[in-house]
Amino acid sequence: MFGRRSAIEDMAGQAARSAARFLRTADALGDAGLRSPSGLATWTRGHVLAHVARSADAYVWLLRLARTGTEPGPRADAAAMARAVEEGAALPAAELPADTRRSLDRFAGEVGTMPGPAWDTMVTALAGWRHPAWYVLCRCVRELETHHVDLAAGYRTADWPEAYVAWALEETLAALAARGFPLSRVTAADHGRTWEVSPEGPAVTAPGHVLLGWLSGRTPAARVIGDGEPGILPVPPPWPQPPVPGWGPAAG
Ligand SMILES: O=C(O)/C=C/C(=O)CC(=O)C(=O)O
Repeated sequence: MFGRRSAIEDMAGQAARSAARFLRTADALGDAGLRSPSGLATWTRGHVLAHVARSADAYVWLLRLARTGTEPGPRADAAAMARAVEEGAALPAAELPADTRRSLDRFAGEVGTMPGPAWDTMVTALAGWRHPAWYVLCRCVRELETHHVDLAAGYRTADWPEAYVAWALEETLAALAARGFPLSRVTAADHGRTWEVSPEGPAVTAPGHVLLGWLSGRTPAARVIGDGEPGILPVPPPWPQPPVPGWGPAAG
């Protein structure tokens, strides 16, 4: 997908802009805002910020590994990440957005120092699937855009950049087609796109951001128009799925 330098630079630019938007919202939350519920069950907005910060740390770890060929210290596993998110969420309001900014700045710094060939080095996501280092940029944009909506602080799926919706929807529908998710046809008229997903199931239509919001568990199915019985749509699987065809699972 992103073999060439200009495409990598474009995605790095998208990540930088997503980070700036996210931090602008985070900075405005204040203590009460950070302790308030997010759009994710059981998480406050503070948890969302801490999760984004620790995810950025994980991306830095992956890029350093790709750049140097050596693991830059111990890797946080899922349990350590969960503990770190709880600790981060408890930080005072004066510290938590600053902590998130430091992690995203470290990520931007790491992106800026990656030599061209290192972007093609294969790394492994904590979830166990492999991808070239450049795909960390896509994961970072997705993480920021999705969790920005999860802050439930005014940023909506309609605010997602068109370029993000275009590639994330494409990738999501390819993964759903590969697992036989029962949607016959998906139309995002605002993107001028239709996808044939499966031999069976309803055809659905909605703006691209509504479709992506529904498939990623952020938008109610009621906002998607199906051609079958009203209100009956299949339930999307956990999101995101690894990219298809992707680069396969980690060896061993
Ligand atoms: O792959 C890792 O080491 C960790 C990634 C994250 O924690 C962030 C995500 O949830 C993601 O990028 O999917």
